[in-house]
Amino acid sequence: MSQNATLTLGLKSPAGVAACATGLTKVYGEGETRVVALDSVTVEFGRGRFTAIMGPSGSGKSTLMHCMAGLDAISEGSARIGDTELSGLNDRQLTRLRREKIGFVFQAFNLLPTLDALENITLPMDIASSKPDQEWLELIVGTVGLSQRLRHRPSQLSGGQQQRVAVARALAARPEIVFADEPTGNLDSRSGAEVLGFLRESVRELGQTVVMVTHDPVAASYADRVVFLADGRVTDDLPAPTPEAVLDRMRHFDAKGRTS
Ligand SMILES: Nc1ncnc2c1ncn2[C@@H]1O[C@H](COP(=O)(O)OP(=O)(O)OP(=O)(O)O)[C@@H](O)[C@H]1O
Repeated sequence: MSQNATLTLGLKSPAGVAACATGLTKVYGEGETRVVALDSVTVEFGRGRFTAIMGPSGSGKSTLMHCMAGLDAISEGSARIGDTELSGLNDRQLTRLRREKIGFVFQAFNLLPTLDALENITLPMDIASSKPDQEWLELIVGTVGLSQRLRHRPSQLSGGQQQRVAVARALAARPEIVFADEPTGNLDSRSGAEVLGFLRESVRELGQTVVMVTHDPVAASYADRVVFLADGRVTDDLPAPTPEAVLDRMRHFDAKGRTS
């Protein structure tokens, strides 16, 4: 990207916290079916940073993401996106916050089959009757390498290309934060690497903030930092992760799990 584009679009990432949880607790059910999915989690997600969330199955990764994104009500504590406290918002305000401040990427690409790639990318903004910033949109489309595929429908695109459309859609409204839940879970390793590369680039080049849930140590190594959860608690925090370092931490937890 040229320095001019960077200056025009103000892409230098502002320092600070894009989202944070404080004493965040989430309890499902009651009585015998009571499950404490999150047990007083306190964590910050830095603005302009790429954070991976890892942990064993059932450790609370998706619940944390859903609570942080206002998709699930919290039981106790606080969840903030920027300066906005989620627990104080009603459904309409939450919908608006998600539309304006949060981008989502899921394992399933969730594209509409009758729309072409560009229409899928701009759909959330069309629904919100907001106009996409054309310059930003072109930058996103160029960054995810879709310029030649914009008039293709999902069925005419590979899985990796479809997920890139989903990444572009998540970034199109220039959200405060992007939450990605196992974004490479349905992709072969090469397509997965492409998608991770674009998420990485959206952070490094475009100053976006990404929080990604993953089981894959290689995927996690694209992040700036890995937060580990176990039994609904933050158990570790690894900066500048390599696949080996992530695997090592995972082995450590497995060993602890077996002995405790
Ligand atoms: N809607 C729900 N109702 C009841 N219990 C739930 C609900 N959603 C999640 N749980 C429970 O909360 C705990 C955390 O689940 P969560 O899906 O957040 O874990 P996870 O780390 O994302 O797991 P996975 O890696 O398998 O997706 C689990 O014990 C799960 O069974």
